[in-house]
Amino acid sequence: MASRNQNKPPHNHSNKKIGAEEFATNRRLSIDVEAEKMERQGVSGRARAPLSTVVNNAEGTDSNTVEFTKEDIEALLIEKMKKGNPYDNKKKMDQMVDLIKRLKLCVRWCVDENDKLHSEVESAVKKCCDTEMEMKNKTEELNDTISDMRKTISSLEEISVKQKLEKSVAIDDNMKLQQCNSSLQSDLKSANEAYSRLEMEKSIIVESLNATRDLNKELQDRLKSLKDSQNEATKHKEMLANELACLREELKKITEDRDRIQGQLNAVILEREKYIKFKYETYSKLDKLAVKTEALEETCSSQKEKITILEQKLRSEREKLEMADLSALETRAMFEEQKRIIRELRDQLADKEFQIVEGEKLRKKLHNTVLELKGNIRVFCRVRPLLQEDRSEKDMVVSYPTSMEMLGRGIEVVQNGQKHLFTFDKVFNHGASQQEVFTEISQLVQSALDGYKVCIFAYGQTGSGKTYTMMGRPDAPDLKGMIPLSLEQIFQASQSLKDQGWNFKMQASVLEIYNETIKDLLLSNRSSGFDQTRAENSVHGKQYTIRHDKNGNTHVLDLTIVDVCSADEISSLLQKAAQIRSMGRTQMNEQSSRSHFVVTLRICGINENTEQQVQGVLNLIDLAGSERLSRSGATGDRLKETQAINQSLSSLSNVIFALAKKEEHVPFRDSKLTHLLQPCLEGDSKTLMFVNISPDQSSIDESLCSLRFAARVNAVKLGFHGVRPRHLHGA
Ligand SMILES: Nc1ncnc2c1ncn2[C@@H]1O[C@H](COP(=O)(O)OP(=O)(O)OP(=O)(O)O)[C@@H](O)[C@H]1O
Repeated sequence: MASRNQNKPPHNHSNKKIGAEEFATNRRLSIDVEAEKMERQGVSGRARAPLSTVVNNAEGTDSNTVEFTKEDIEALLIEKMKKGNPYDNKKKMDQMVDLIKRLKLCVRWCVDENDKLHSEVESAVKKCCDTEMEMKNKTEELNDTISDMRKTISSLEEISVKQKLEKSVAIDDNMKLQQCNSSLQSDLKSANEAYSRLEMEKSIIVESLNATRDLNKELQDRLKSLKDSQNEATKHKEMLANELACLREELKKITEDRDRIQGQLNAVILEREKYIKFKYETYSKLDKLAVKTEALEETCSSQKEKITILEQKLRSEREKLEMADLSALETRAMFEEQKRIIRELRDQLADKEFQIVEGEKLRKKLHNTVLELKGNIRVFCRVRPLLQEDRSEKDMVVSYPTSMEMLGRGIEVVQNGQKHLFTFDKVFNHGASQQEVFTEISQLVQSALDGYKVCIFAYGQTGSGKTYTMMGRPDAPDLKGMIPLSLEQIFQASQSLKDQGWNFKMQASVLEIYNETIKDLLLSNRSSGFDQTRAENSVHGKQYTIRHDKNGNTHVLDLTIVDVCSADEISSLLQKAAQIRSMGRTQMNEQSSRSHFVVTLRICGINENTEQQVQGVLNLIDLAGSERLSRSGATGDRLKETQAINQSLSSLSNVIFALAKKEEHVPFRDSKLTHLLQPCLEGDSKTLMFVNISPDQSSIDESLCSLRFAARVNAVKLGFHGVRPRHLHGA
């Protein structure tokens, strides 16, 4: 509507400028019309004088008072000269002058009237323009107001719609707003009507404008008040919502409190019931207690006396405590003194430890000297006791001289009534225990830890006790032989040397030489098991090559070498190896060993403190039994075995005697055994040979053979030329 009104072309009346002449004509006409009206009504507005009179009077009076009508002017213009004497010029002249005067007057009046009309017209035009401008301004103002109102209404409509959707509480207000909106629209309509009426009539427009303004103002006020009331309502609603939330919270708390109180009340009721029950019980107890109380009161009085005594004691104890505090101070002083002494002792201990290290070095040196003095090949003879099957033999053919020089070193064998006396580094009679034997070799074993090559082997006839001496009885742990005992000692000693900064790495290998063939007895540690080991060794007939490097270390190529960290580890390895070892049955010994059994332990030691390094080797060998072919009764494979064994043993003796004679060529390579033991038999080593003897009559020939061989070996001094142990650094 607003836009339609705004676009509406301005009313013709408002913008139409009336011309001055048209206005004057209209004005005069309107005057004439009014005059005619008045004449018809018989009302004379102004006294009209005859024109002649008017003219006459006009000469001496104010011409402004003279008024002319249309008829007057027309009459004046058509007035003719009065007929009279044509020669009376004077009269004519007077008539003429009079006419001219009247004409002049008329003209003057007309001019004045014209001016008046002009000024009136101008002022009317000006007034009209002003009114028109004012109207225009007011109309624009009204248009703006209407458009504002319309905008306000549309925004109100939007707000109303929003509020309608969002706030159910404001629905009533929205309804009112909508009603208001519709009333506003009707008002607007009426305003529009008024506006159109204003266009029709200016006076009505002004009134309508005022009325519309008032209405507008009123509407704005109402709108404002509506907005305010709406805001207030919103605030009030929010306030109410907050209050509601608070009230809900309070209600929740109150409900919780009520529940809690209810719970407490229930608990109290239960408690009360219990209490009542308890009360009755207590009453009965109370009666009992009353009796007890009397007794206790009596006790109490006696206790009070005791307390008095105890208090006296406490006082005396306190005095003692004070004394003790004093003595504690003294003790502290003593403690400080003791600490100082401990520090001094620690320093001394460090000195002593240093001395121990030095002493250990000296011990090794002296120990080596002692062993060297004893000879680098030493021979111990061990006689086994008579066995069950030997009991038929009448007497033992072995005896031991008891003279001072021979005690523990001599052995006497009687053959055909003839006595044969032998002396060795040590002779163990048939009653000697494993431990006694080991005590004698333990120093030699220790040399391996000191960095020497040590070789201990048992030589003797089949069934003379070699395996017993070297391995012991597998079924009796307290009868361990030299091999397990030596290995245990090595591990124990290496552990105790840790305090001095030594760390040892041990590697073990176990092999057997059977029919001049090396067999790896730890192959099961690499392959899947025992059977496979035997199978691999025998079926494939694997050939192991023996090599000696320039440092005198022996390497059997491709032989299994196992890192060992404890005696338990190596004993389990030994058990496995012993099971795999080739066993043969001969007439001489049911469990005869038909192979040389070689256990090698490589020892590598490093001292963190002194940076010393040692590399020792311990070879422990259970040789196959020597036997005469005629006595063994072996045939076929067994005969071949016996020949091979005897061959290797005789090679061993040949090597030892060649070394003794310092021959240029030493036949180490004649057998696998001598080839393997080459570094241990040459200068840089310590060798111990057990010669095992059977004490029975039937073995006398073999025993004598063994003893003779051992005696010759004992006479040999291998490489005793001050050979030093293999200390890689230091020492
Ligand atoms: N010092 C000893 N004390 C008790 N019994 C012993 C002693 N020495 C050997 N024996 C017993 O004598 C028997 C034969 O010993 P052993 O098997 O050690 O002989 P061997 O020399 O190793 O024989 P082979 O060369 O045929 O293997 C075994 O029953 C063993 O227990």
